[in-house]
Amino acid sequence: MTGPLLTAVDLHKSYGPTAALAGASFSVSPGEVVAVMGPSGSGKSTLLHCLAGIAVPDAGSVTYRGGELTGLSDARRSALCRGDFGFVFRFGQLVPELTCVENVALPLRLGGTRRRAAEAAARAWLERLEVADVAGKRPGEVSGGQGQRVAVARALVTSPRVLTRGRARAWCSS
Ligand SMILES: Nc1ncnc2c1ncn2[C@@H]1O[C@H](COP(=O)(O)OP(=O)(O)OP(=O)(O)O)[C@@H](O)[C@H]1O
Repeated sequence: MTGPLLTAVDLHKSYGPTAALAGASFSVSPGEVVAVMGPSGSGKSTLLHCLAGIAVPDAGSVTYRGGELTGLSDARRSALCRGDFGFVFRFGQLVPELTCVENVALPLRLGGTRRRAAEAAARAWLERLEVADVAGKRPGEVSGGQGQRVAVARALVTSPRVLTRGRARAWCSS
Protein backbone atom coordinates (compact mmCIF):
# COMPACT_ATOMS: atom_id res chain seq x y z
CA MET A 1 0.00 0.00 0.00
CA THR A 2 1.27 3.50 -0.78
CA GLY A 3 0.63 6.60 1.33
CA PRO A 4 -0.31 6.71 5.00
CA LEU A 5 -1.90 3.71 6.67
CA LEU A 6 -3.44 5.68 9.50
CA THR A 7 -4.23 9.39 9.50
CA ALA A 8 -5.90 11.67 12.01
CA VAL A 9 -6.94 15.22 11.20
CA ASP A 10 -7.85 17.95 13.66
CA LEU A 11 -8.92 15.72 16.55
CA HIS A 12 -10.73 17.23 19.52
CA LYS A 13 -11.59 15.29 22.66
CA SER A 14 -12.61 16.59 26.09
CA TYR A 15 -13.34 14.90 29.39
CA GLY A 16 -15.87 17.30 30.95
CA PRO A 17 -14.10 20.64 31.15
CA THR A 18 -10.65 19.15 30.37
CA ALA A 19 -9.59 19.43 26.75
CA ALA A 20 -7.31 16.42 26.16
CA LEU A 21 -6.96 16.97 22.41
CA ALA A 22 -7.44 20.33 20.71
CA GLY A 23 -6.71 19.98 17.02
CA ALA A 24 -4.30 17.01 16.99
CA SER A 25 -3.23 15.58 13.63
CA PHE A 26 -1.17 12.44 13.00
CA SER A 27 -0.07 10.18 10.18
CA VAL A 28 1.86 6.91 9.98
CA SER A 29 2.85 4.92 6.90
CA PRO A 30 3.51 1.18 6.50
CA GLY A 31 6.87 0.24 8.03
CA GLU A 32 7.17 3.52 9.90
CA VAL A 33 7.89 3.71 13.65
CA VAL A 34 6.58 6.81 15.41
CA ALA A 35 7.10 8.01 18.99
CA VAL A 36 4.51 10.45 20.31
CA MET A 37 6.17 12.47 23.03
CA GLY A 38 4.93 15.12 25.41
CA PRO A 39 4.51 16.04 29.08
CA SER A 40 2.34 14.00 31.41
CA GLY A 41 -1.33 14.76 30.79
CA SER A 42 -0.72 16.30 27.37
CA GLY A 43 -3.06 13.85 25.60
CA LYS A 44 -0.80 11.09 24.25
CA SER A 45 -2.95 8.21 25.51
CA THR A 46 -6.13 9.94 24.37
CA LEU A 47 -4.61 10.34 20.91
CA LEU A 48 -3.65 6.63 20.73
CA HIS A 49 -7.10 5.60 21.98
CA CYS A 50 -8.72 7.68 19.22
CA LEU A 51 -6.33 6.29 16.59
CA ALA A 52 -7.09 2.69 17.57
CA GLY A 53 -10.84 3.24 17.78
CA ILE A 54 -10.92 2.63 21.54
CA ALA A 55 -12.25 6.18 22.04
CA VAL A 56 -14.29 8.32 19.70
CA PRO A 57 -13.12 11.92 19.22
CA ASP A 58 -15.63 14.73 19.74
CA ALA A 59 -14.55 16.20 16.39
CA GLY A 60 -12.06 15.48 13.63
CA SER A 61 -11.49 12.35 11.60
CA VAL A 62 -9.42 9.17 11.77
CA THR A 63 -8.83 7.36 8.49
CA TYR A 64 -7.46 3.81 8.46
CA ARG A 65 -6.55 2.15 5.12
CA GLY A 66 -8.59 4.77 3.32
CA GLY A 67 -11.76 4.26 5.40
CA GLU A 68 -13.21 6.62 7.99
CA LEU A 69 -12.93 5.01 11.45
CA THR A 70 -14.96 7.59 13.30
CA GLY A 71 -18.14 6.81 11.36
CA LEU A 72 -18.13 3.05 12.08
CA SER A 73 -20.55 1.36 14.48
CA ASP A 74 -19.17 0.37 17.91
CA ALA A 75 -19.23 -3.32 16.92
CA ARG A 76 -17.37 -2.75 13.64
CA ARG A 77 -14.84 -0.48 15.33
CA SER A 78 -14.11 -3.01 18.09
CA ALA A 79 -13.70 -5.85 15.57
CA LEU A 80 -11.23 -3.73 13.60
CA CYS A 81 -9.41 -2.69 16.76
CA ARG A 82 -9.13 -6.33 17.88
CA GLY A 83 -7.83 -7.61 14.55
CA ASP A 84 -5.72 -4.81 13.11
CA PHE A 85 -4.42 -2.90 16.14
CA GLY A 86 -2.17 -4.24 18.88
CA PHE A 87 -2.46 -2.24 22.09
CA VAL A 88 -0.27 -2.69 25.15
CA PHE A 89 -1.76 -0.79 28.07
CA ARG A 90 0.25 0.26 31.06
CA PHE A 91 -1.97 -1.14 33.81
CA GLY A 92 -4.68 -3.69 34.45
CA GLN A 93 -4.75 -5.12 30.98
CA LEU A 94 -4.73 -8.85 31.64
CA VAL A 95 -7.90 -10.61 32.75
CA PRO A 96 -7.04 -11.82 36.27
CA GLU A 97 -9.28 -14.91 36.15
CA LEU A 98 -7.64 -16.28 32.99
CA THR A 99 -4.22 -17.93 32.74
CA CYS A 100 -1.52 -16.13 30.76
CA VAL A 101 -1.98 -18.40 27.74
CA GLU A 102 -5.75 -17.84 27.85
CA ASN A 103 -5.15 -14.08 28.04
CA VAL A 104 -2.94 -14.15 24.94
CA ALA A 105 -5.41 -16.39 23.09
CA LEU A 106 -8.35 -14.13 23.97
CA PRO A 107 -8.30 -11.79 20.92
CA LEU A 108 -8.22 -14.84 18.63
CA ARG A 109 -11.03 -16.56 20.54
CA LEU A 110 -13.14 -13.38 20.33
CA GLY A 111 -12.49 -13.38 16.59
CA GLY A 112 -13.85 -16.93 16.28
CA THR A 113 -10.64 -19.04 16.33
CA ARG A 114 -11.07 -22.42 18.04
CA ARG A 115 -9.48 -22.86 21.45
CA ARG A 116 -6.78 -25.35 20.41
CA ALA A 117 -5.51 -23.23 17.49
CA ALA A 118 -5.77 -19.98 19.49
CA GLU A 119 -3.80 -21.42 22.40
CA ALA A 120 -1.15 -22.90 20.10
CA ALA A 121 -0.60 -19.45 18.58
CA ALA A 122 -0.59 -17.91 22.06
CA ARG A 123 2.05 -20.38 23.28
CA ALA A 124 4.25 -19.63 20.28
CA TRP A 125 4.16 -15.92 21.11
CA LEU A 126 4.85 -16.57 24.80
CA GLU A 127 7.85 -18.65 23.76
CA ARG A 128 9.09 -15.95 21.40
CA LEU A 129 8.87 -13.42 24.22
CA GLU A 130 10.65 -15.83 26.59
CA VAL A 131 7.79 -16.24 29.05
CA ALA A 132 6.57 -19.70 28.05
CA ASP A 133 7.07 -20.81 31.65
CA VAL A 134 4.24 -18.58 32.91
CA ALA A 135 1.67 -19.87 30.37
CA GLY A 136 -0.39 -21.72 32.98
CA LYS A 137 -0.15 -19.03 35.68
CA ARG A 138 -2.65 -16.27 36.35
CA PRO A 139 -1.51 -12.62 35.98
CA GLY A 140 -1.47 -12.18 39.78
CA GLU A 141 1.20 -14.90 40.02
CA VAL A 142 3.75 -13.41 37.59
CA SER A 143 6.20 -10.51 37.86
CA GLY A 144 5.47 -7.05 36.44
CA GLY A 145 7.91 -7.60 33.59
CA GLN A 146 6.51 -11.03 32.77
CA GLY A 147 3.00 -9.55 32.77
CA GLN A 148 4.11 -6.85 30.31
CA ARG A 149 5.59 -9.51 28.00
CA VAL A 150 2.35 -11.47 28.17
CA ALA A 151 0.51 -8.25 27.26
CA VAL A 152 2.87 -7.71 24.30
CA ALA A 153 2.21 -11.30 23.19
CA ARG A 154 -1.52 -10.62 23.37
CA ALA A 155 -1.09 -7.43 21.31
CA LEU A 156 0.81 -9.36 18.63
CA VAL A 157 -1.14 -12.61 18.47
CA THR A 158 -3.55 -11.35 15.80
CA SER A 159 -0.63 -10.07 13.65
CA PRO A 160 -1.90 -6.48 13.86
CA ARG A 161 -1.05 -3.89 11.26
CA VAL A 162 -0.65 -1.19 13.90
CA LEU A 163 0.91 -1.75 17.31
CA THR A 164 0.71 0.89 20.00
CA ARG A 165 2.18 0.86 23.43
CA GLY A 166 1.62 2.86 26.63
CA ARG A 167 3.83 5.96 26.71
CA ALA A 168 2.78 6.32 23.15
CA ARG A 169 4.67 4.59 20.42
CA ALA A 170 3.08 3.48 17.21
CA TRP A 171 4.45 0.93 14.81
CA CYS A 172 3.03 -0.14 11.49
CA SER A 173 3.86 -3.31 9.62
CA SER A 174 4.03 -3.21 5.87
N1 LIG B 1 -11.11 9.37 31.88
C1 LIG B 1 -10.75 10.63 32.09
N2 LIG B 1 -11.56 11.49 32.78
C2 LIG B 1 -11.21 12.78 32.95
N3 LIG B 1 -10.07 13.34 32.51
C3 LIG B 1 -9.24 12.53 31.83
C4 LIG B 1 -9.52 11.15 31.59
N4 LIG B 1 -8.50 10.62 30.88
C5 LIG B 1 -7.62 11.61 30.68
N5 LIG B 1 -8.06 12.76 31.26
C6 LIG B 1 -7.38 14.06 31.23
O1 LIG B 1 -7.11 14.35 29.85
C7 LIG B 1 -5.79 14.90 29.71
C8 LIG B 1 -4.98 14.02 28.77
O2 LIG B 1 -4.80 12.75 29.38
P1 LIG B 1 -3.95 11.58 28.68
O3 LIG B 1 -4.10 10.37 29.54
O4 LIG B 1 -4.36 11.49 27.27
O5 LIG B 1 -2.48 12.19 28.78
P2 LIG B 1 -1.05 11.49 28.56
O6 LIG B 1 -0.25 12.48 27.76
O7 LIG B 1 -1.21 10.13 28.01
O8 LIG B 1 -0.54 11.44 30.05
P3 LIG B 1 0.58 10.49 30.76
O9 LIG B 1 1.86 10.67 30.01
O10 LIG B 1 0.66 11.05 32.15
O11 LIG B 1 0.04 9.11 30.74
C9 LIG B 1 -5.22 15.01 31.13
O12 LIG B 1 -5.44 16.32 31.59
C10 LIG B 1 -6.03 14.02 31.92
O13 LIG B 1 -6.12 14.41 33.27
